[in-house]
Amino acid sequence: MAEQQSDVKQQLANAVKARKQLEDTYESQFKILSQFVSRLSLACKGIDIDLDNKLARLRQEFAKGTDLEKILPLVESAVETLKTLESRQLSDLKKAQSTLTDAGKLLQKQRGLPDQLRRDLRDLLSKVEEPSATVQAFLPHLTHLTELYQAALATKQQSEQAEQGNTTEENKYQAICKQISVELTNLLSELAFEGKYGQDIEKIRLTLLSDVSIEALLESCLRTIEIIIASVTDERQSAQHFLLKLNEALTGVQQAVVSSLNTSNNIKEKMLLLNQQIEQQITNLTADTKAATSLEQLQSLVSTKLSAITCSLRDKEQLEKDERELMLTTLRHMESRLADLEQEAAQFKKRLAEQKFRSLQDALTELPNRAAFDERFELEIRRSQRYGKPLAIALADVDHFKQINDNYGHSAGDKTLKVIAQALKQSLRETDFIARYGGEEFVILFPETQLSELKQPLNNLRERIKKIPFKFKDKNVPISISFGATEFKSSDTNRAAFDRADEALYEAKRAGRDLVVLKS
Ligand SMILES: Nc1nc2c(ncn2[C@@H]2O[C@H](COP(=O)(O)OP(=O)(O)OP(=O)(O)O)[C@@H](O)[C@H]2O)c(=O)[nH]1
Repeated sequence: MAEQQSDVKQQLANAVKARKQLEDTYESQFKILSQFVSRLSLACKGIDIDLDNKLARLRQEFAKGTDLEKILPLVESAVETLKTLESRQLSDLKKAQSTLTDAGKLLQKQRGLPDQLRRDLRDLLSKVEEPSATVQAFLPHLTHLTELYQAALATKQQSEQAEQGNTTEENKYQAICKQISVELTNLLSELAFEGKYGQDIEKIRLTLLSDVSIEALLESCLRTIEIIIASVTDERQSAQHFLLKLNEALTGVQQAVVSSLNTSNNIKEKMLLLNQQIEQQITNLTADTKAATSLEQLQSLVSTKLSAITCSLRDKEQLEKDERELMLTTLRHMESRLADLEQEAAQFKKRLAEQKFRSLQDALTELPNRAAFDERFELEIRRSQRYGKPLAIALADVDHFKQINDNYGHSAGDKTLKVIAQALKQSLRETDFIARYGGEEFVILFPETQLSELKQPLNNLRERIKKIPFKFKDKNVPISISFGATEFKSSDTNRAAFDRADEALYEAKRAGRDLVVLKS
């Protein structure tokens, strides 16, 4: 019995031990499960708030070591939530796939993508179309697509910047064209040709007044060069013509002198012969009279000899007359040739003088032009420096002149310039100097004048222009003019003084136009 008892005891101890081992194993497995669930729940955290809460509760219960039976409902509830999440994820997956595909295809449609970018995009799209288990699987694709978008955007920006660069280039280009067109217009105003070239020049000038294309500008430049060359050739021909005439006249005179000399020598020889003949006749007469024996013989001898001598004397007289006439004809001929030549030379001189004058005169307004102004400005500066007298300079610019051209045509604009030029000129003193500087801009030099003395006269000029009753297309058009003026300083260069007057003019324009601004 005792043996039996000890056996049972042993079995019990074994059973307890086995149970203990079982419990330990269960406990450790529960611990592992609890840790796993806790880690898994933490890993899932953030996907869904409801799931997060449920998993948090599960973690707590596991941590507390709550019985599995109590935990099971919590697990089931979490499983439900997971199921909902799974179906949501599935739809998200499809959505992500289609969104990525759409975004990729949209990018494919963009023009101007680099070839490599296009190839990468194609690869990416084929990967996106492959079935995927999770939304996360699309993350690398999404990153890749974002990179491709960035690259495409950078390419686009670069091309836009290049385009902007092109526009600034274009603007610069247009500004240069405008400048060339203004310079060419100024040059044309100095080329005051009449006749055949006059019309051509006017045509070019009118072309330049509108917004010219580069082709038209080039054509105008070429045509101007052609006209200059043709007129230089004409001038050379006219100078050659004059020299040829001179040569011709001189040859004529020389020939006349030679022929008159020859004739005169001829006459002299004839005269010598005649003289000898007369002398001989007188000698013969003397000898014959001595030899005469009767009065009748003497009478008939003398009468025959005298008539021969008279005849010779008449011949001599005729010869002398001929000689005088010949001389006179030659002289007259020479005189007329020289008179022709003189006339030709006078015309040639006049043309040269005119050309010199024209090259300093603006054809439209007949005022001195820019070249004349430059010459005069130099001179007045030297004078003012030599005598220590002040010199003032003013720039005048017609306000909104472009509108006159645009609204009433260029010939109305031209007429306006002519009238304003005349009005300005008439209002100035003899000693003042006005020139058309170009376009609708005039420059005036006021010798022996201080800047402070200019305000009133310039305002008078301004008022006078404003009062001119311009009328275009039956409409009264008020026209005003702005002035900018300064005084030449000893430290100034010509350019500096001019630029200061220009700045003053700019200020007058900015301040509303129809104004006089003085800048010391
Ligand atoms: N009819 C005519 N127009 C000219 C002549 N020379 C220049 N122009 C024109 O004068 C105009 C000058 O215009 P802008 O420089 O814009 O100046 P604006 O319209 O007078 O304006 P503000 O000076 O700012 O008041 C341009 O349209 C030129 O084409 C010319 O000899 N005859």
